[in-house]
Parts: sequence; C-alpha cells; structure tokens
Amino acid sequence: MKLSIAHLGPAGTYAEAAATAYAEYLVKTTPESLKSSLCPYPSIAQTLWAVAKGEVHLGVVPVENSIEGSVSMTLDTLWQIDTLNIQQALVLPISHALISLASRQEDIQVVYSHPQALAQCQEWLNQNLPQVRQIATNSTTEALQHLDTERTACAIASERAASLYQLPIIAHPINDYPDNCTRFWVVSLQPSPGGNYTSLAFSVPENKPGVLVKPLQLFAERGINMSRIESRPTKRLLGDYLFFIDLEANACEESVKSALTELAAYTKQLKIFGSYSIIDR
Ligand SMILES: O=C(O)C(=O)Cc1ccccc1
Repeated sequence: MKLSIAHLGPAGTYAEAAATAYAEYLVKTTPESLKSSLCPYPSIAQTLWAVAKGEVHLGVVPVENSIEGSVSMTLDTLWQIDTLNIQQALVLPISHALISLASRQEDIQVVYSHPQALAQCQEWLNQNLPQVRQIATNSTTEALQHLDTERTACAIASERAASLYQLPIIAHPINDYPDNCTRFWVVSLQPSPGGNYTSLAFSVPENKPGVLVKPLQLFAERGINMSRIESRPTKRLLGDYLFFIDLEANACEESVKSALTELAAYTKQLKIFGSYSIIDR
C-alpha cells in the first residue's frame, strides 16, 4: 500500500520538504517500509480540506515559525474542519534565497513570496531592496514558474526550489535570523498515536474578566507545562477569541485526562487535536 501525502505546492515548497522528511521517516520506522506519494495543493486550506474529504491519507502543514509565530491559515482551518488529528510534528530549518533572472539587482521591481517568508526577510529587504514592491503569494514557489517572463521580478524560496526550477540565486541566506525554523504538523482522519505533546483549542462562554484563569489553572495545578498559547479571532464578533494551546504532556496520562475533562466545563467549544511526538531534523 502507498500513502498519499498532501502539502502546499507547487513543487519545491518548505511544506513539500517537510512532507518528504515525513515520507522518509515512514519508510525507516514502519515494519513494512511504507511508501508514500506527494500531492501538491494550491493553498494550506485546500491541503487540509483534501485530508478531511478523504482525497489523501495525510497532510503536512506549517503551524509555527520561530521568528514569525503561528500560521493563522493552519489554525483557522483546523478549527473549522473539526475532524483532523495530529499524527506527528516535524521541525525544519528554514533558509531563504533570493531567486531571479534579472541581470542586475538594481533592475528588480517586485518580490514575490509567502507572507511568512517576506516577513522573515523584512530587514534584509529593507536594507537591500528598499524600493521593491512586496507581493504575497500562496506559497514560496507559486511565482517561480513565471520568473522567466518577468525579468524585473524576484522571489524568496529555498535553494532547493531554485535548483528544481533551474533559476539563479542572487543572494543566500537572506533570512534576518540564522536560526529560522518552522514546525509542521502531519494530520489525518486517524486517531492520534499519542506522544509527549498535546494540542487543543477552545472558545470561552463569555467575554468577561478572568475567563482564561480557570482553564490555565487546570494545567498549572497538575504541573502540566504549556509550550504555546495563541489567540485567534472567532471572526464572529470583534474582541471574541479562540485559544490554541500546546501542552508538553500526553493526553493518555491520568492528570491530563482529568484536566481535559474539567476543561470542557469552562469552555464553550473544546477541540482536542491529539497527542503526538516531534521529529527534530
Ligand atoms: O510556501 C512555502 O514554501 C511553505 O511551505 C510555507 C512556508 C513559508 C515560509 C516558511 C515556512 C513555510
């Protein structure tokens, strides 16, 4: 049997690199050396919906960057879909290159990339291409196939992407912080396998002082460490938020189970995305 893995495309994205790393991990760690095929999708939302609709077995999506923080599209879509479970987390180093067919850097008028990549190179762009218009794309590789007809444009993507599209690298690395890395989640409709991290999200019953105190206290009083908390607007009312939390704990542990049971009483909607482990590369 071959597994299909959805990721943000077209070919050469960081999400594809993460999906490839996960595919290699499956070959190494499954008794039957499970093989996979990669399936690119035009956006992060479409990647996640493809998994939810059963078009593919698994999906790999970026969730958090060490410089720019959470990838809102991933969090918002996961909340919306409701049926996906996290199987694994992967952390990948991210090193950006400036790619262009322009003969001289002075000729460049626009730079295309995923908003996270543009943000991760903000200082470099301010210093080196201050007059250049920045245009956000769905992925770092979306604009690469058009660069041969747009000689005054450049794109920010990986060195691997440049070689895949046979395009020249003008500068590398251009990310403002050298230790730039991104965490990806592997999701599917299967139950989570368990592991030392648990991710969940909830909405609160009313917007009043202290609504977050009780939920957070449940974890604190059991000695459960929270490794991330992120708020996202519910999109219904201004000032109304969802809270996304990562715990350094396994939902199979009794203390975590009881915290999650009690948490349901203090939240309006509670979604547990699962317990999983991290592959660090
Ligand atoms: O566009 C890509 O290549 C992605 O996979 C999204 C992304 C963008 C920037 C850093 C990490 C992931």
